[in-house]
This record gives sequence, C-alpha cells and structure tokens, in this order.
Amino acid sequence: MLPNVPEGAPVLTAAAMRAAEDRAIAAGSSVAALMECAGTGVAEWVHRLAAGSEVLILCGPGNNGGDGYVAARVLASRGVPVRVAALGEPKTAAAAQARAAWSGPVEAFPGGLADGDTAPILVDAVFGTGLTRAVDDAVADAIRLLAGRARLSIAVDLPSGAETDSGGDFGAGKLANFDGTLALGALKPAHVLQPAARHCGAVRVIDIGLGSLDAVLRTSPRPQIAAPGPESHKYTRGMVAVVGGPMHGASELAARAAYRAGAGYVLLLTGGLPHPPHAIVRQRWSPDALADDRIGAVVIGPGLGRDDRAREKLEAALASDRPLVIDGDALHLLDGRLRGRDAPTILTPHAGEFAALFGAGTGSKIMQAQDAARKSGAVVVVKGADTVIAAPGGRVQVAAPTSAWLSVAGTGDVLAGTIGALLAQHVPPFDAASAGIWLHGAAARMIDRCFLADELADALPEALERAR
Ligand SMILES: NC(=O)C1=CN([C@@H]2O[C@H](COP(=O)(O)OP(=O)(O)OC[C@H]3O[C@@H](n4cnc5c(N)ncnc54)[C@H](OP(=O)(O)O)[C@@H]3O)[C@@H](O)[C@H]2O)[C@@H](O)CC1
Ligand SMILES: Nc1ncnc2c1ncn2[C@@H]1O[C@H](COP(=O)(O)OP(=O)(O)O)[C@@H](O)[C@H]1O
Ligand SMILES: [K+]
Repeated sequence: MLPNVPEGAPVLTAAAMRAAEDRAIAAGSSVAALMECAGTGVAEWVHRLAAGSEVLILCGPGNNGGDGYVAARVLASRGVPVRVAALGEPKTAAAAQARAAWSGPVEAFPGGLADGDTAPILVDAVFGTGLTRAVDDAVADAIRLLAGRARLSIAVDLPSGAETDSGGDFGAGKLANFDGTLALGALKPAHVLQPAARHCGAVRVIDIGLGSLDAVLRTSPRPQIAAPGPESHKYTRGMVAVVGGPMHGASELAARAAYRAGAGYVLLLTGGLPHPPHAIVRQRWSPDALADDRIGAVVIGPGLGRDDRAREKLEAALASDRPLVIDGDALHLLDGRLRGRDAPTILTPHAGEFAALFGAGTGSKIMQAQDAARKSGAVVVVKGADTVIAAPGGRVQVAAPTSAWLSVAGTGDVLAGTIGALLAQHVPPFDAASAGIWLHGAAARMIDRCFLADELADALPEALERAR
C-alpha cells in the first residue's frame, strides 16, 4: 500500500542539486563531507538489507562512484563482505580521495564481471546526476545483467543511465530494474517521471546534510480531507453537475465517482430514464441548466461527443461562472476558448489530448505541463503513469507512481468526477486536482489487481478514509 516514493517531498533537478550543494559548501561543508554522508547513508541501508550476504559495488568515474567507495569502506568496517569493481579511475578529487580510503582490491568493470560474476547484493554507483550522454552498450548491458542476477539490487541516487531531469533513458532501452533506489539529498525528476521511474523500485531519500530545500516541484502530498460535521447538508458537501452526451457510461462513471469522493449532490445532465444508482439526479440538458448557484463544480467531457451539440454544451459551461473540470472530448473542442475565463478551470488531458491541445512540445513532461498551465491560465493535469499537475503561477507536482491497472477504459472519467467533488467543496483548483489524483491512485493501489472503472469509483470511500 505504501507509495514507491515519499509523498509531499521536494524534487530537485541536477542544477538545483548542484546549487544546494554549493550552498552547503558555502555554509562550511565540503564535497568530501557530503560524499561521506551519502556513502554512509547508502551503507546503512545496504547493511540492513544485505543481512550478511556479499555485496558487489560498481563504481563509476564521478562522484556517484565516490559514494560507492565510501559505502564499501563503511560496510567492510562493519564486517559485511564487500567487493568493488570500477569503471576506470576516479575523475574528481572527492572520488579519488574516497577510493584512496578504500583498502580492498578494485576489480575491472565491465571486464570479466559482464559474464555474470555477481554477488547476492548489487549496488550500482556507476552514474548519477552527472550523466550527460549515452552510456556505452557494454556498460549498460553489464549493469543490467548483474542487477538481474542479484537477489537484491540497489541504485545509488539514480539507476545508471537515467536522465536526471527528464526521466529519459540514456541507456538506450537498457536501464536495469532495481529493487530500490537511494536518492541522495532529495528526489530528482527521474524518480517520478517515466520511463526512468519504473526502473527505480522503492525510492528512499538519504539526508546528506543539505539543510532545508526550497523546491518549486514536489511529489503530491497525502491530502487531509475532513469528514462532514453536524452542520453539513447535501449542498455544503458540494453539488457537482456532470454534463453528459451520447456515450452515457462515461458521464455515469464521473457522476458515480463524484459521490464516492464525497460530493453531497450529483446532477447528471443527460436526461433518460432513472436507473441505479438512484442518488444521481438525472435531468435533460438545457443551456440554463448550469444557472443554479448551488452548483459548486461542473464536469464536462466524459462521453460528451464532439458534434455541434457538444460544442453548444461546452460554450455554455465556459460562459458560466462555475468552476470547471474539462476532460475527454471537451478538450478536443476547446480551441483556445479558455481566454477570459475567471472561474477556476482544471484541464485533465492524457498524453494524446495534451499533444492535440498544446502541440508536441519540448523539454520534460514537467516543463511542458508548466508551459501549458501558463498559456491556458488553467490548472493542467497531464495524466499517465507519471501524472503531472501544474498551475499557471508555476506551482507544480508529480503524483507518486500508483498502479498500472489504471490503464483501462473509464478510469479518466472516474478521475474527472473525483476532482469535481473536491472542487465543488471549494477546495482551491490546484489542491483539488492534487487530492483527486491522490484518492484515485490510492483507490487503485488498494484494489491492486485487474478492475473495472466502476470498481475503482467504488473504492474511493476507502481511499477517503486514508486521507483524514
Ligand atoms: N550534488 C550533491 O549534493 C552530491 C552529489 N553526490 C554524488 O555525485 C553524483 C554526481 O556526480 P558527478 O557530477 O561527478 O557525476 P556522476 O553522476 O558520477 O557521473 C559523471 C561521471 O561519469 C562520466 N561520464 C558521463 N557520462 C558518461 C558515459 N556515457 N560513459 C562514461 N562516462 C561517463 C563523467 O566524465 P566525463 O567523461 O563526462 O568527464 C563523470 O566522470 C550524484 O549523483 C551523487 O551520487 C554526493 O557524492 C555528494 C553530494
Ligand atoms: N500505466 C499506467 N500507470 C498508472 N496510471 C495510469 C496508467 N495508464 C493510465 N493511467 C491513469 O488512468 C487514467 C486514464 O485516463 P484516460 O486516459 O482519460 O482514460 P479514459 O478516457 O478511458 O477514462 C489516468 O488517470 C491515468 O493517469
Ligand atoms: K547510480
């Protein structure tokens, strides 16, 4: 049930890490002192996890390798059997110093080790945040082979070959899968962005003495959502209007999810005969249906269609002063129409909808989401296995990885309804998006097997219980 990365934690790019390191050094620390902290922290985790088994540490030429030498020395001093294999000589002063303090032998890597001469515990300290170009095939192949054969594999700071800021793969599809990654000082984007994130295993942060970190980017925190009090009634709990269209199932899912996420009243504007769940109030669409002041949020897009009638509904929703969640089909009809809208607006595109709305884009998913939020003036949720939430003012979060079982039809509709429920309770739009994604992900993690989107909606109350 625990997420694979810490929640509400700062996420620093390679440049921000260097700046934090510079600040620590200006305040009296040194690269060697930070490396000593990092390597000792790694050794403490490995000592606990190795339970006496032999550890093989692969060291690269930079400071990531330096961390590896420190860890080797500390582990050996605690009686753990350790072998070290290095990719060449250290190129930095701190790494050279760390290697000089390691009194054991240093084997050549990849060399003979590529044949699979491994140990039960494999520690990858080959490359970290300093990697700026593709890793040689022989090196990437060897790390993958050794990690695959180990009983437990741990990456120091990052899986070697991960691109720190974009989560890309400098290993040309050869990144190894690790059981765990020990992030030094702070999380980096590669711990939460795909494809790198899926190679990290469980990520834990080691404090290396950088002090408090002021990061724009964070992982989404666990929200705190209060249970209704005695003064609550159905309208104070939030009234959500879901604007439906020809694909009824999608808007039904959004409406059901809105209730399950705590809304007090859900209005489904499609018409049709009553059918379960009867709590959903069904009304025919009319352009003045959104005039009801009690409506706290409108969800539009799931099952809306893309015809003239859909356009007319979207126009009415945009013209209203109600907070909006715009998803699915409605995203395809937007055409820059958000301009001039003052009420809170949240866009929830998946990658295809995002590209259709904002173009192919360059830079990391985080930068693209920030850019889209700035241009549109809306909170933008770019969905996927690494969901990014960005606000027009620059605030940005990445959700902790959840469950790949979410990759099934209708889960986006459930998300739109979930966010709508929080928005209708006057939660500010960025926080409503963040909390909605957390509840959605927690529900998926709790089921943790193949499910229907309906079942995901029905698991939301249990997720709500965990957000108190
Ligand atoms: N920031 C902090 O606060 C602290 C950071 N610390 C640690 O430092 C790490 C960052 O260290 P780093 O900057 O020395 O870079 P690192 O990741 O070891 O790799 C770069 C080295 O590899 C080389 N190289 C690059 N690409 C290559 C390739 N394709 N194939 C082969 N070689 C290649 C490159 O050499 P080049 O040829 O480019 O001169 C360079 O020598 C960070 O992740 C953390 O573990 C802690 O110790 C203390 C506090
Ligand atoms: N591989 C995956 N791992 C984790 N979450 C995923 C994955 N694929 C999709 N999701 C999540 O599932 C939801 C799918 O939404 P969407 O693509 O709009 O589906 P639909 O339109 O069918 O409802 C999003 O919240 C997305 O983040
Ligand atoms: K590494």
